[in-house]
Amino acid sequence: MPRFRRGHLSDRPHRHEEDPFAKILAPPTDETIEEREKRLAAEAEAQKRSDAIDEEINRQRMAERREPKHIRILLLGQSESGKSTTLKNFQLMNSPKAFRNERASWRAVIQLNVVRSIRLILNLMSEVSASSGNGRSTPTSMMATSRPGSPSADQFDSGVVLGPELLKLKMRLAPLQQVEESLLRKLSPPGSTDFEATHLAPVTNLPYAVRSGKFTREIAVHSNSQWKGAFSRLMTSVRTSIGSEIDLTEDPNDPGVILNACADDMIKLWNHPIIKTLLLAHNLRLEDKAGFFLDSLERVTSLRYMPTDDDILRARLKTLGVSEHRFKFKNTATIGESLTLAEPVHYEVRAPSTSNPTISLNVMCSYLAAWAPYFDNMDAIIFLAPLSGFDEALAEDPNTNRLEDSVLLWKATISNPLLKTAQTVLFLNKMDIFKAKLESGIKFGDYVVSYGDRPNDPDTAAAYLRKKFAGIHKQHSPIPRMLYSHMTAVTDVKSTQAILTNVKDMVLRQALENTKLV
Ligand SMILES: Nc1nc2c(ncn2[C@@H]2O[C@H](COP(=O)(O)OP(=O)(O)OP(=O)(O)O)[C@@H](O)[C@H]2O)c(=O)[nH]1
Ligand SMILES: [Mg+2]
Repeated sequence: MPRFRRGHLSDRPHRHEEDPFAKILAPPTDETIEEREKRLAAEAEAQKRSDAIDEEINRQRMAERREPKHIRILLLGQSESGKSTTLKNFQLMNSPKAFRNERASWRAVIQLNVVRSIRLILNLMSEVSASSGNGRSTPTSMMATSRPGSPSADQFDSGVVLGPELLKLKMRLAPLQQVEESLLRKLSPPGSTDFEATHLAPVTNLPYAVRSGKFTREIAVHSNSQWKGAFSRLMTSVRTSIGSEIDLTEDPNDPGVILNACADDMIKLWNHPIIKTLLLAHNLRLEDKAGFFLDSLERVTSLRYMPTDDDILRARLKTLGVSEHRFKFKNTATIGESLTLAEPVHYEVRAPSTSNPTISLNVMCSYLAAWAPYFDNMDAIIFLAPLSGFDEALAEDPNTNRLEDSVLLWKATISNPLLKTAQTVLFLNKMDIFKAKLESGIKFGDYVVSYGDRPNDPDTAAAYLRKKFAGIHKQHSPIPRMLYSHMTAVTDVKSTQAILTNVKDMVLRQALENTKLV
């Protein structure tokens, strides 16, 4: 409430300097003592009312600050960086019941992952057969060595013998194509053209290998598609029969039945020494690939198989489109809060790469601009950079190194003005695979030339990369801001949940600080 100077106009030296309201508000010049007392009492009453209103406004402001805070986090990173897996961790932490109710849906995805891994081997065998004149060469040439310095795949293949046992296994596993088709039909929305059983990821993870590109597509679901709905009948029957011996295999056409019948052959194939040698010679570490379940074949192909939490986190299903997920957090001491995770998928926004990284980056930025509505008003970004990609090429572009692509995407994200106020959290992800690769003898410095001949140990190499990512953050952030970085393996529930809790608390604390500053 405005307060005005009061008094007789005649008391003031300069009329033009006077408050324009003063004349209106000034008490009458002939005011009696009684009238003056009445007026003062009315003024005191008005002041009391004004103070009460001010108090109420303050009270409301304080209440707003105590209200549940809604925070928004954006998950970013190249394809296969671990965005969906991070999201699954959030689901497991905050809606474990809903997460577990979806087990049956993930069963089909895992079956598909198994079929895909086996088909990679079968395809490789076909290539070997083709290059060695249908396997008629001599067995002595099976002395394969590994990795850089080893004979090239062609040299190796020219002498390989698959032998009758492997050829028979290959033939017996032919029905897997049918299994894949029927699983894809189950997973794909009606009318979708995204799913073709003949499309597999590249057969090799040899960087920049010149492969024929015939198996370049991966099975994907659009984030909007209700793929889990296809399993609702099964889920209902699973839920209602907890504790009873449910037979998931009444349907003889269930892909699970055929997979189960093929289990022994798949196990034999995967454990066959010639196959192991062949994979090694092709630098094909299937165990590092997404959706690897070949070491658990007996379990995941059993007729009553139901995925564990770990299995669900390891299952691979590519996401397309943007999805938003809302969680309410429990167990917070002073505040309840909720969080929205948006998960745009960069595979779609990435421009076709060019040999010139600057052009590629510019185009990428303009694609990112198209996604602005999803980027606006985010409290934080969790950016996932899978370090294990240092010796791999992108599935969609065999000429681009995965790690280099991550660095470019990081730079574009950090410099994006729409995201400049978002707190930045960096997950240097897939540390478990990164470690396994270096420990298996793959030389980090062979792929990241600037690393030179520093020690080839995972800690030193990861610390080097962390410093590089931090440098880009410092240099390209439109305004100075903190970077919170973590070395992660988001398939590991325990360590990931601890990190995510820290991240959530940090983002929330910062968001509250910002509210106080407003
Ligand atoms: N071993 C290991 N596997 C991981 C890790 N993070 C993710 N994965 C696996 O890598 C695969 C890809 O992860 P996703 O979470 O599907 O990747 P995404 O970023 O959502 O990929 P798009 O949907 O294609 O954009 C999945 O099979 C995960 O289980 C990790 O830290 N270690
Ligand atoms: Mg995904």
